[in-house]
Amino acid sequence: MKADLEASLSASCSSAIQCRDVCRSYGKLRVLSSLNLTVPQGQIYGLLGPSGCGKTTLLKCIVGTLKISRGYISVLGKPPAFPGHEVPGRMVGYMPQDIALYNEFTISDTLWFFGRIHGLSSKETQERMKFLIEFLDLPQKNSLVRNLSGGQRRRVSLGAALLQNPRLLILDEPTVGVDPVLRAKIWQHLVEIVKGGQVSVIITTHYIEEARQANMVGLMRNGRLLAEAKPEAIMKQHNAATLESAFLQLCEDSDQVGSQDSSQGPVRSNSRSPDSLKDECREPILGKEMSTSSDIPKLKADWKVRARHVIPKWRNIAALTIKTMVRMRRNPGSLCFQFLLPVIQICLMCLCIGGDPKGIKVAVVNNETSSSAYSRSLLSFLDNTSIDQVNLSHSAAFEGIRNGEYWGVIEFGENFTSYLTRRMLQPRVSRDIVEGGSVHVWLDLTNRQIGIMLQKKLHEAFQAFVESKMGSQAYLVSVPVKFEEPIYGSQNTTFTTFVTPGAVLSITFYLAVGLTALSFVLERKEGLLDRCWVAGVSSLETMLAHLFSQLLVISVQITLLLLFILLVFKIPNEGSLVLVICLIVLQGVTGISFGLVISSAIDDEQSANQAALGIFYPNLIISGVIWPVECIPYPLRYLSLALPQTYASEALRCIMYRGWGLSRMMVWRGFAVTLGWNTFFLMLATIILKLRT
Ligand SMILES: Nc1ncnc2c1ncn2[C@@H]1O[C@H](COP(=O)(O)OP(=O)(O)OP(=O)(O)O)[C@@H](O)[C@H]1O
Repeated sequence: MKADLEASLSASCSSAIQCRDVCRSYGKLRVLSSLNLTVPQGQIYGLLGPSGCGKTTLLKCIVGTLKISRGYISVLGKPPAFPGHEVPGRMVGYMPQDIALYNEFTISDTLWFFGRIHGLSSKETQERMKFLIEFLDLPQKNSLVRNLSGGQRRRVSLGAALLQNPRLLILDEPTVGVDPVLRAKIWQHLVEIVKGGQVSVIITTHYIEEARQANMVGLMRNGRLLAEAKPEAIMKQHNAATLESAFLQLCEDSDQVGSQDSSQGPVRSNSRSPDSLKDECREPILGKEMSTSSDIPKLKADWKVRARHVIPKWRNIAALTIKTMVRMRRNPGSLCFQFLLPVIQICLMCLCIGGDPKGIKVAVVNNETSSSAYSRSLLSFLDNTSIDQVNLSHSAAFEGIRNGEYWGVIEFGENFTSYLTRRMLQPRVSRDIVEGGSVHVWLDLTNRQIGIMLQKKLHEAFQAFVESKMGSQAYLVSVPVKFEEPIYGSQNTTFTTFVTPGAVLSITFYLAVGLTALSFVLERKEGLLDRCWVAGVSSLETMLAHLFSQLLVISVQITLLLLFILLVFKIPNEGSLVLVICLIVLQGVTGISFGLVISSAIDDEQSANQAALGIFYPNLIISGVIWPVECIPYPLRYLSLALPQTYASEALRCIMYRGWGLSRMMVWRGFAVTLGWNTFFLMLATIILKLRT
């Protein structure tokens, strides 16, 4: 066993890539089955096989974007993603099958981006760019990727893989959609670069004949390698004039073996029994089985470790942040939308929520005829902007309210003035006089806000009327409850004042969730995240770069939000503006980290949108943003208090309206809960990303 291992290790040093007993499944579908492959150092290896046989999956396992189920892979002497190893990183140039380029980038932006990640100097990048544009026959370097043809994009993608002169080139169908002249040129270039013996290439292609220029070919079928040798040797062995006919023969031979097997059991590797798979994958050199061996404790400890470098590289973070900035600049419409949407939302909220209803129609039945009647005087104190009085007869008024034309009926008896005067002046009056001296009101209370407003306006009108009639004696008929100056807030506080802090936090949170989740899911779907990962960017660096660039967007959003709520809508702020800004920024960061959780767990944008939308309403409703938490029934209230925005909204209200600082529990609790959720979401996203890589 130890001898096997040593032999294998020394072989792995002289070969660029070694795969031993590699198995990989997608769910129940076994794609790679006990696959063995060796790419010699300094040679071109053509990996051939029909569509769906597992070539791309194998390349992804080699670069480390996919984990193998069992077996062992060594790339340039170490497993991919081994700590300190530059695969993924500068040593490998990877051209994935998908185009995997940023559409908003120009050709030059693309090469600068990868140049920064690989740590190339400006001079090096410029020199390489000049060479690649000429060699790959690319259009002007300022051409946008989204305006290029499919073939041109593919060539830019190849250029990005060749940029840093890597020691290992992994090219997944680089010649698809490329004209024969350029195809020949690319092969010629590959032959040139391996000549020195330092660079190795593994290339997949559908054009089997072009692989004759490779030093070595591997013919793959159903997740296994049927043959691996020099192209001439394979043709000679099968007495074939072309590589293609040799491959066909190999397939036929494999089918015959398969049909013989099928008389005894299933043929396809996909449908093999667990036992036969165990046989196939027996004695993996450093796979799961070996990890139990006590012979090689040190190696086990080394090779099993898959952790990538933990300390983030500022170079990569800067490259990714610049990338986001360039993409934003190229998408001014989207940038304006990001900046203006929160402002539009908060403006609509301040304008439409919490104000007094206007122009509410109320039927007035006044049975007094005199122009000096108290009823007329009292009605004159009713707020005309809110209440639209319509004088009607008793029957017409009630018919109108029943038909939904009026929100209320106000009726005065014919002796209202005299009865009210007696009621005001005499200490003891009969029930009839009290009844006749009262304003009778019937309301349509299907709309609570309008009902409450009518009641309030009637009370205010009556108070004003009493003061006008009784002057300094008015206190005699006032309600014996006196509301003094409020300790916090003002007498004129509207519902808008209550809602605004929570709304600001919610808007910041949800925009950050949506933008983060969408951008990551799309980047993953287009293969951009994988490509950056292979170039040496870690998940942590990707997250930090997104956080920094998103913080810039959030800063502009918050500045605009605060300008509008404080200066335009005159929402009061008695406390520290610094605390207000800090809390809103932290909520934005919570949104970003929650967006990261969604994007790390979900692969397509539709599901990501559904997840973000799915939590929007429940969270808004039970976070106490639009209605006080105190109204929520108890078991649900505990859930409400645990949510990211409940205590944060309360803290923001305390800062803005009570002028409180961090020494108050209600304020620091909001910050603590927000920070707690930030940490939790970031850890969760990191764990999910690690598990899914
Ligand atoms: N993410 C995935 N989830 C489930 N199945 C997948 C996934 N990716 C690939 N497969 C399946 O794995 C098999 C091998 O796919 P792979 O892309 O490796 O083939 P390929 O040889 O590269 O094909 P082609 O030459 O057409 O690109 C296919 O049956 C494919 O449907």
